Amino acid sequence: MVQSPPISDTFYSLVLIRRRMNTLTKFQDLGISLATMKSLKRMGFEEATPIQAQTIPLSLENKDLIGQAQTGTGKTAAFGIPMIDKIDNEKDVIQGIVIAPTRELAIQVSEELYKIGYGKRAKVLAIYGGQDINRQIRALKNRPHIIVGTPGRILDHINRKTLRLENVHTAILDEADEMLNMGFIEDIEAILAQIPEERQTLLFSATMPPPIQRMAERFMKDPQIVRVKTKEVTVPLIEQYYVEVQERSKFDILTRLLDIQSPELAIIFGRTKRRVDELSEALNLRGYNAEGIHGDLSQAKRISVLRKFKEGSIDVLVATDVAARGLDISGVTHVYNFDIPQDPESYVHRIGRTGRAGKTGVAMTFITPREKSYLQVVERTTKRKMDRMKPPTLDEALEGQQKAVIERILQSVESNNLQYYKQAAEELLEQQDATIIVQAVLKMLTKEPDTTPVKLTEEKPLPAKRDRRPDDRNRSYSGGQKGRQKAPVRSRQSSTGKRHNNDRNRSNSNSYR
Ligand SMILES: Nc1ncnc2c1ncn2[C@@H]1O[C@H](COP(=O)(O)OP(=O)(O)OP(=O)(O)O)[C@@H](O)[C@H]1O
Ligand SMILES: [Mg+2]
Repeated sequence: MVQSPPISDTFYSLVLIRRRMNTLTKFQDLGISLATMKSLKRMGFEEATPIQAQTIPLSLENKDLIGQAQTGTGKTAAFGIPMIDKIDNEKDVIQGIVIAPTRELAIQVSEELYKIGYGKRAKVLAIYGGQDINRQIRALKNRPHIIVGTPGRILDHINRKTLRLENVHTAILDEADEMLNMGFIEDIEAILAQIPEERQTLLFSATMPPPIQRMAERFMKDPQIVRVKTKEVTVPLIEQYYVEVQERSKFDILTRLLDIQSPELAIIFGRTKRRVDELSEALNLRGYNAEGIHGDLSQAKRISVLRKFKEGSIDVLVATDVAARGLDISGVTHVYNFDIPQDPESYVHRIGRTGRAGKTGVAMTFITPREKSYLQVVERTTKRKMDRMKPPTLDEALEGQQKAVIERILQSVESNNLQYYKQAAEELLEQQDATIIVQAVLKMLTKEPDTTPVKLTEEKPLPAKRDRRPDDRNRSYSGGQKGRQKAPVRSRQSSTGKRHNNDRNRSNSNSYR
């Protein structure tokens, strides 16, 4: 290879931008059928994202593929479009299967595939644990073309002989590394053994730690590796900060940050299920509208929590890594890593819940003094430094809340439909000085920092990280330490508190100004 002369970073980014602009790819240039084009148009997809542009033509040629691209860049459609396009809808047999690590992801992927398959009238069915199996058996009798499922439930159906995969030509492993982490490798092997060998196998993720390569060797034929070359593993539109905190002050700092940053929708990651339960309960106690999601909740509960979050009737979702993998919820503005994740891949996936499909986002990571080595590991992986943010003070939190209230008042002034309140306002102004009245209104509307005591069991810091170098110099990031810590099993659902009225539930209402 010819050694190219060193070029400056700015020049390099310019080249990248130009290249990206030149490669804006229209879907019709990728060899997709008119029927599928119709669906894409209906979905509002105009141009293919880079991972779609690069993998769809290969996939249409039936090549086995490993696709890696940043979070939120459209990997689902990258595998979904060609799979759907190859469906023969005259044949009422299962022709494509997607295996995903969690129920929520299976549902989400099946919904996206359903939309892509609209033009072709492809029938898509999600099958996952926790849902009544008889209902699924009846749905399977309806002869879907594509199945999206979690490994355990797919195997269950295979063993019951309610699912036959002998006509499948495309098998997709979404979030394969997570399925490895969760110990699904044997299940996946057993499922793939039921699918004809001439099949096409595709594997997609935002991160590709080394064990994935081994998995690929085992299940795939001469796979083409498509990595969307970007300077960074994480999406540049996500601002990344870290805050140094003591374990015991984490919760107060979190609530201050929430008050200052007023996220529209936020996801807070905790390390264990117990942590998620305690955090969501504590947040509700302090007047935030939060709910938790993790693997011990019933499937119906998990789906209802996610639905509420998507609709905005709760604005803080507290989650474990697994529960949030791959989830595509538009409008998540902030991600808080209450506990730093154990491996750098998790960090990438966690913060990737924001900054999706070209939007911006903010990621905040709490680091306790003994976990500082993890910060470096993450930064080395993402090839990006996080900015340090000082823990905000109570006064700053109050100021943040006041600003938010002033913003709301100004919006209300602009909305210009205040006629009904005019007389009362004039009467009030006769009785009192205008400044005092505004002060009172501000005080009533401002959610003053709440110090209601809460109970949070302290997490032990992660074991000091050995300074591991990437074992493969060509890799764009280092392999993470695998094997997730098993969380203590406890299933307690958090209460569904609405955001409390500002003046109630406050223990220190007189301690300011
Ligand atoms: N070509 C496109 N044009 C516009 N929007 C798109 C396009 N492709 C995908 N999207 C939208 O972008 C969002 C993110 O897509 P998707 O969930 O597939 O990301 P992902 O790469 O799988 O992310 P993750 O690594 O987190 O799983 C979705 O809402 C999807 O509908
Ligand atoms: Mg995905």
